[in-house]
Amino acid sequence: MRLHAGALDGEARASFERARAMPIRVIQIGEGIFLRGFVDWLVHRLNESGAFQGRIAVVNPRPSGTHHIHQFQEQEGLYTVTVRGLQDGNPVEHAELVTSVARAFDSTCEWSQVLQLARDPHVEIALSNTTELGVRYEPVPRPSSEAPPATYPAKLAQCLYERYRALGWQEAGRMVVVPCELIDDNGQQLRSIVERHAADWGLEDDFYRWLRDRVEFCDTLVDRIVTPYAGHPPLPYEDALAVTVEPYYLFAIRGSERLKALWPFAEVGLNVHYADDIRDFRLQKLRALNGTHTALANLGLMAGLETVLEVMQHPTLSQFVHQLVQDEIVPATESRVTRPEMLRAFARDVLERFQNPYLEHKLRSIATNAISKARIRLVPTLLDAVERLGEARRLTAAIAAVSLAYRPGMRDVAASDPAADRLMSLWQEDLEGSARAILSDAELWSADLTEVPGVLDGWVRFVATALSRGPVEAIASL
Ligand SMILES: NC(=O)c1ccc[n+]([C@@H]2O[C@H](COP(=O)([O-])OP(=O)(O)OC[C@H]3O[C@@H](n4cnc5c(N)ncnc54)[C@H](O)[C@@H]3O)[C@@H](O)[C@H]2O)c1
Ligand SMILES: O=P(O)(O)OC[C@@H](O)[C@@H](O)[C@H](O)[C@H](O)CO
Repeated sequence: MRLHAGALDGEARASFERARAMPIRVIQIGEGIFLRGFVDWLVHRLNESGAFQGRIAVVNPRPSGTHHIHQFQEQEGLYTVTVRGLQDGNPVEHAELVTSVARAFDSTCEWSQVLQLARDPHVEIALSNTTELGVRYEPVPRPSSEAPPATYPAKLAQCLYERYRALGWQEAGRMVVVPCELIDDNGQQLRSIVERHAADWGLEDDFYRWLRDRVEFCDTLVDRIVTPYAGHPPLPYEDALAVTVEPYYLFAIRGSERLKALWPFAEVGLNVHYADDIRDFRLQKLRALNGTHTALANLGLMAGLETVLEVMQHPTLSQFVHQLVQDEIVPATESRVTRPEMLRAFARDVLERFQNPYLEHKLRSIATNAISKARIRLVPTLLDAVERLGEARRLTAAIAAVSLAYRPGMRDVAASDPAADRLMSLWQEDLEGSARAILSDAELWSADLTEVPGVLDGWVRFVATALSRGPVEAIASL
């Protein structure tokens, strides 16, 4: 039986009825698994505590999300979050029905309804997750009310202009924009792209002033591992939108007294931090969690493994991951953060989170865009590590593993990446030549890595061993 309101009873039914009475107060661009397992779940929890009393309208940013919108519509916005993992060493496993989503609109054919919501004074927050690629400027013609512009920032710009036209300078017109994309200063970047569209479309100066005065763009940092639901625990219904999450989560939001008042998460015990500066949260997460993921995903795939857990259960790879984090990433990053003790605790947590016995976190999905991720999530740490520690054998091996994944003939390891063809074309017959060509390519790494002491030699040694004796031997010989 498919999940729908009529199938609910007991507390689940009561939760749905309570939620049903709440107005839509959030427009969400993005229908992916992350928002379902993170902010939508947080808003559900906030509603349950009585602290927000508002629901979400979900909109797909791209035509490819239409099937999810239909699933939301079929399930009356309902879906399940299963929480699985260890908390204080004890196994946790439970399922929660999330009732925070009220409606779902297909942007390809219901755009005028989205614009109508943008004009609604009850709606106060615009939320998004469109991946790092979603927050980008691309010139688009001034849109009509019938069809949405192609990109997310242009969609948002049009929604905000509609709101300005409908509600103008009255208090009810205020809006808070909360992007969750994992990019630096996500809120400020989004604001500047929205303003650029306003200029391109010749919108009035007063709209620009309104945007500055009435619309707050928050910078955020999100952290929770969210995976597709894989059948545990069994659900008494079929749920096409179910997701599985780890118990851990962290949401850091810069500034915004207004959002803090609307969404008082911390007051009801949820791990959300409103802070003037969220750079430490971001740096430690990007380096200790995402950087380590990028390193272990490529090595794990080359060793024939499929999940993060399998890597953490492999004697050689697991030791590598622990040493990479504790002996290189943490010492390299300590001087970059204001609270090194928070970084150390976070890094310990990350190693535990990766050993979550109940999550099937696929290496293949983590390895997508490995080169672009290595550039941002590994290379800056490598530079800091060499400067601070004199050498960084494991970070060098991580860069070598990413390079190796894109060696011609490694098609089954290489994940899609905009720079894949470029890296593949740099491989040559001899290893030394390949190393020089690849490591000196600043377009790949944002730096000439042949100039970093020890990297060229370490790369050649690692790759030579991996090619002759396999990746596990190469790691063991570090
Ligand atoms: N799943 C996780 O554990 C997790 C945790 C934290 C952060 N994230 C971030 O979330 C992103 C992936 O999201 P997900 O896990 O929900 O995956 P998903 O594939 O379920 O959803 C991705 C969403 O982004 C949209 N999108 C993709 N490319 C786009 C583009 N170019 N323009 C506009 N929209 C675009 C899709 O339409 C979809 O709505 C990644 O960038 C990742 O850094 C994921
Ligand atoms: O989602 P990506 O592809 O940007 O990166 C893969 C993982 O590192 C990432 O999803 C983490 O699990 C997540 O960022 C944890 O909060």
